[in-house]
Amino acid sequence: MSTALESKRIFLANAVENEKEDVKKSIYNVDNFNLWYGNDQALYDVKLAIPENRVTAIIGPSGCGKSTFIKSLNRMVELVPSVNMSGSISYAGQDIFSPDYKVEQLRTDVGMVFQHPNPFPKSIYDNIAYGPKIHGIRKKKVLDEIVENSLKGAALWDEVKDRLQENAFGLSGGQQQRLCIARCLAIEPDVILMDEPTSALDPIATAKVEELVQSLKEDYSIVIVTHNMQQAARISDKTAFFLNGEVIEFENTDKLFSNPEDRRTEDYITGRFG
Ligand SMILES: Nc1ncnc2c1ncn2[C@@H]1O[C@H](COP(=O)(O)OP(=O)(O)OP(=O)(O)O)[C@@H](O)[C@H]1O
Repeated sequence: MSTALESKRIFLANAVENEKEDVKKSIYNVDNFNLWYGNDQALYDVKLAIPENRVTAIIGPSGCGKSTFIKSLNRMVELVPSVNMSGSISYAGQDIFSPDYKVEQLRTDVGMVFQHPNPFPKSIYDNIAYGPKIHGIRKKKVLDEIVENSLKGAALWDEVKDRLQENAFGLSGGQQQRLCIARCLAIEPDVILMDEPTSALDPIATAKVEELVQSLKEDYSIVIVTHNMQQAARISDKTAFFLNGEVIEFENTDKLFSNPEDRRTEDYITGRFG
């Protein structure tokens, strides 16, 4: 076989292998997903494969559908009565909108952290133990372990271990956000959705959450909506750029920020609009 033919064969074989890897490692597959609030369409033909154990960032200007998209991944968007959807979102190989799909399971597998920290008006300990208790865990020793491991997982244990019975509202904003992440970890999710989790935090608290996100991806798949492009570039592996409800580009983060394919992505990341 000629050298050129041989290289082409190897190239094609690698491409097939890479494609298989991509399919195998996607935790979510979103296909031709459309969403309307009443008559207003907010998402258009969204197609994305969200990789497992990676950080996927969703960026784009205000109103482009980032929050709508992330809330579709755990079906929270259905809480808005006027919502209609078409297309499919499969999670771990199952269509989450199929009539026999159990949304309760999705809520256990997929945790969510919001823009503003929202601890319960309870002690630090009870904030974490709440979810496991709802899932029927009663033994104090087991709950103690979950609380400790979750707080360690969220890099908060050392700061709060001597004040677990104090009210969570006494924590700083950044600590409260890490508490919310710990609360998420306590129900042992596979995926953590984060909707602008650092936008209400100062730079030091933001840096801690970013560091935490990086360490969590070893065990969790993370999808993070962010307005902050530097943040997306720092912490994510893949980035999706949304504009007017469409995915304009979905790429490895390095590539999207250094060599975007689409002119609109380039205009956005270089600050020409947004
Ligand atoms: N509950 C709702 N009812 C009606 N329309 C809504 C609702 N929530 C969002 N929308 C509309 O859907 C579109 C997308 O909004 P969405 O909040 O998803 O955008 P976003 O990119 O997250 O914006 P931002 O960055 O400002 O948070 C907007 O036009 C918005 O007005």
